[in-house]
Amino acid sequence: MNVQSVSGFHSPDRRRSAILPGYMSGFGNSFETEALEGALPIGRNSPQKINYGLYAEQLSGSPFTAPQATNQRTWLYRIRPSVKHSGRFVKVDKALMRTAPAAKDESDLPIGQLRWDPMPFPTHDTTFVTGLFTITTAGDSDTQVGMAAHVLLATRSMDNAYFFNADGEYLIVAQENSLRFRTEFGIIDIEPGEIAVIPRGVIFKLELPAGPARAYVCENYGGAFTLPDRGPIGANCLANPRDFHTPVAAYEDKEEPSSLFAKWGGELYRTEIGQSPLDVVAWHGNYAPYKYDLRHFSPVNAVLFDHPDPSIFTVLTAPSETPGTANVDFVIFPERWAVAENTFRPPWYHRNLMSEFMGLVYGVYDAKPEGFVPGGMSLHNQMLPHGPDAMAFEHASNVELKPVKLEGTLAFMFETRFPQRVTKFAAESAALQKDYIACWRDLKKHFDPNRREPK
Ligand SMILES: O=C(O)Cc1cc(O)ccc1O
Ligand SMILES: [Fe+2]
Repeated sequence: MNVQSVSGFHSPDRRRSAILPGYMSGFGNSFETEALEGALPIGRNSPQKINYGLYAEQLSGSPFTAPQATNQRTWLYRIRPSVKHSGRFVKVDKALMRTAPAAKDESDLPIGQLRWDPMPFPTHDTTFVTGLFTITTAGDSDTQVGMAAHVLLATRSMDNAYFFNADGEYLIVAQENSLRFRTEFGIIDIEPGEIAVIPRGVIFKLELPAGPARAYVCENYGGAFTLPDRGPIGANCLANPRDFHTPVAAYEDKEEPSSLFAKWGGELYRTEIGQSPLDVVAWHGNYAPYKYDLRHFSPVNAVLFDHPDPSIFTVLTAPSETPGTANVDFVIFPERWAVAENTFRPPWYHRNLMSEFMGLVYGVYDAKPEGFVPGGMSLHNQMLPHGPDAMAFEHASNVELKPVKLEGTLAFMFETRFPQRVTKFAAESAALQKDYIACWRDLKKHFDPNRREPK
């Protein structure tokens, strides 16, 4: 069990100021930042010459013509344009990284509710590039729909090695140890309880300041993650825009032989370059990586009776063309009070059109007090029934309904409209629990046509 599972392991209150040095606050803002004074052209994007001899380059994260609300692009002012950080690509071994629909026929594991124990760290060196172990894929990356769920088991920092993904955006949920992403845009540090989002195309490398790190990774092939509409909830609570943080510009001026890896069309490629591609001295725009501390999420829930749909806990949503039908929703089950009266408080038994991949960052998940452990994963695929295990049902049906604080817990779900296909690696992993469905075996028949509950 991880140290992070200790209750109250980390409180965001320990920060002395709301202002986070090295980051800019806000979600989807048009940011501007420069590591050297005067590096950003004033009031224009492409002057004939740029201070410090920088090159201007646009990175488009949406079609040029996307509507205002979804139009994303950034102007980068860099030591060399990206074409100089590129050369002849060669295809390289993609290890256990898979892309939809590749996993579709990889395994003949029968359908069913699945759960994995935490996968052990590999005994060989792994980086972000070689340490992404794909568990499920959904949809089709070529048509820009669906997602993949990976577990990242990284044992070594990337050294003069860099990476970008053209297929999808990464949402990284730190689970064990901290992660440092050195990106073109600046440096993002996250620890368990925090997430980072790296949009597609952004070049970065992962360093491990505290040793081997485990993270859950959602690769989103669809429209970029954004904040969900709040409807009647109004302007506050859930994930508040001010709590998202985008790094200020930071650059490397490093002339050393380096490798740039690219994930493109489900394959992995490498090209050799003579310098660091993290050479952006200044940038402005609204297409940029960011991080978010999940402990700043302000949960809204039923305060009298019943258990609402888990969509109340949506942190970020990647929409599809169909309103309300997400390509992926990122939903969390954070620390909160349970107060509902005359209510079965854990998740209800259910079957869902959407498919649910879950992970546990720390603590205990109320529907599965045993067997779902920090670092583990579960998959409740499209229309496959699930809900509390027998122990959780008995407890929740009989316990006195006082207000209870679910403390020191953080679970999450990647919920997609597409069925999730299990990779051969995940299907054959020793971490796959052999008899997960046994957790429901002891659910008793309570039916009695003469039994009525007291009012
Ligand atoms: O299945 C799960 O554990 C996730 C979940 C939680 C919840 O409170 C309601 C529905 C749901 O799918
Ligand atoms: Fe569910």
